[in-house]
Amino acid sequence: MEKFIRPAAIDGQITAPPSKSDMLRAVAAAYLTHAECEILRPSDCDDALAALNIVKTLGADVERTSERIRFAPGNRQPGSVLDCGESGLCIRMFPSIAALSGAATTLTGRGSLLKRPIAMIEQPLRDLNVACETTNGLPPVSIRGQLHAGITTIDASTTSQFLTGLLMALPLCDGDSEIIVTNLASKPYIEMTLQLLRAFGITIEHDALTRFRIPGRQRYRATSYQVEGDWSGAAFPLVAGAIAGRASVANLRQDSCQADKAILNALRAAGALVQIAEDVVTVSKGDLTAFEFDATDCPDIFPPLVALATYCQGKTVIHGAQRLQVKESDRGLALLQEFTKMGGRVTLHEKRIEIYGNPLDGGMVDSHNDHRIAMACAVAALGSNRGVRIQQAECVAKSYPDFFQDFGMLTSNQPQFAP
Ligand SMILES: O=C(O)C1=C[C@@H](OP(=O)(O)O)[C@@H](O)[C@H](O)C1
Ligand SMILES: C=C(OP(=O)(O)O)C(=O)O
Repeated sequence: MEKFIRPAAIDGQITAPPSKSDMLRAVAAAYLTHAECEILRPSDCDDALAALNIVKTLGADVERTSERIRFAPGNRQPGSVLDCGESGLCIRMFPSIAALSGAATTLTGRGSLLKRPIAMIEQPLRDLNVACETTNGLPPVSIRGQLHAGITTIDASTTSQFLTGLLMALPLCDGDSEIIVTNLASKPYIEMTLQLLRAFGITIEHDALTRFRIPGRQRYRATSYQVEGDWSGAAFPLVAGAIAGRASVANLRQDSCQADKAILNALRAAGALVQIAEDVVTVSKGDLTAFEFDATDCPDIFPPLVALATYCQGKTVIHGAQRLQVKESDRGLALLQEFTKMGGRVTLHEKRIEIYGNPLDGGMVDSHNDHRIAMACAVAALGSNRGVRIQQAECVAKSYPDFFQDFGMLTSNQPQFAP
């Protein structure tokens, strides 16, 4: 699918979609509860559908309406293959969870997922009694043997997602466990996991996210869990407000521990006007100037930050670019290539991206089948001269299926953008 985004001013309010990260954790927790529970305001993004299919295969009965999903214990479906689609979180979180049953299982996926590293799960799972084989460090991955309580060390410099899976599974083992974690990246995602576990009655102690003590023999408490609005998806319309007029996004919790709430700090640093009234955030255009920002712990907002920086006068520096190579695309390179096509000035360094504020002409770009690249290009297009045609735009469904409808609501009836 191709999408053409014309230059336009924006003014309007939309509602943030449900958080993909919160939803996937909630689906895993609902499965692990082994009792009736429900998820309210569920996401229907592609990664959420992959997670739901996985727990159905593992034995959950799932009944869905648009407002809620009910879970009840069911029977494990025949077959031992879990299809993770393109979800990094699914393929790194579910091996520990699937290993609770002891049944031999293969986890696989599609597209970009088959090129994303998974070797980091092998040794820790072996330490915990699970034989684990990846395909030269990539998916598919096969596991055999039941997860046992124990002690292990993980290097979490590539991803925090495997740690999330261990933290969810180990409380159900027969004894106490300890995980020593080195080089943890994306730290707030682990805070998010711990917050969700607390909501399901699970207790874990830790020393500043470096050593986790996990009491065994715990039980998930049946609960009715409401998925938070998504700060990661909301970052795009909020940046659009800063570039092209005004955008309000509702359903954003101010007490959220989502990593990408940090978009507010960047918007303020750039000089955008940010107003908050309960769960509604409004961002309006200001005199935008270059800023410096460390996105090591919130890698998913690199794409909207690059769109923002393009409209800031001077040189913006965003640190943490080493985290971008193993996402849905090689995101640093994809941002460099696609923003250059639109007339932007971006340079990519080993650990940072530099962006020089520069009017965009527009043109044709490719999403690299990466939802966040497609959404960043759509936002950047608002201030361009000619508009931007985005190829493979359907990939937004990975996290934000209604993105283009919401975007249309912000731009409808608005005049042509006048930079
Ligand atoms: O736990 C999560 O929900 C996520 C963690 C982050 O991944 P890494 O820990 O691999 O950085 C993030 O990029 C991803 O989109 C979602
Ligand atoms: C990297 C992402 O997700 P995941 O790693 O779960 O595929 C993302 O949503 O940007």
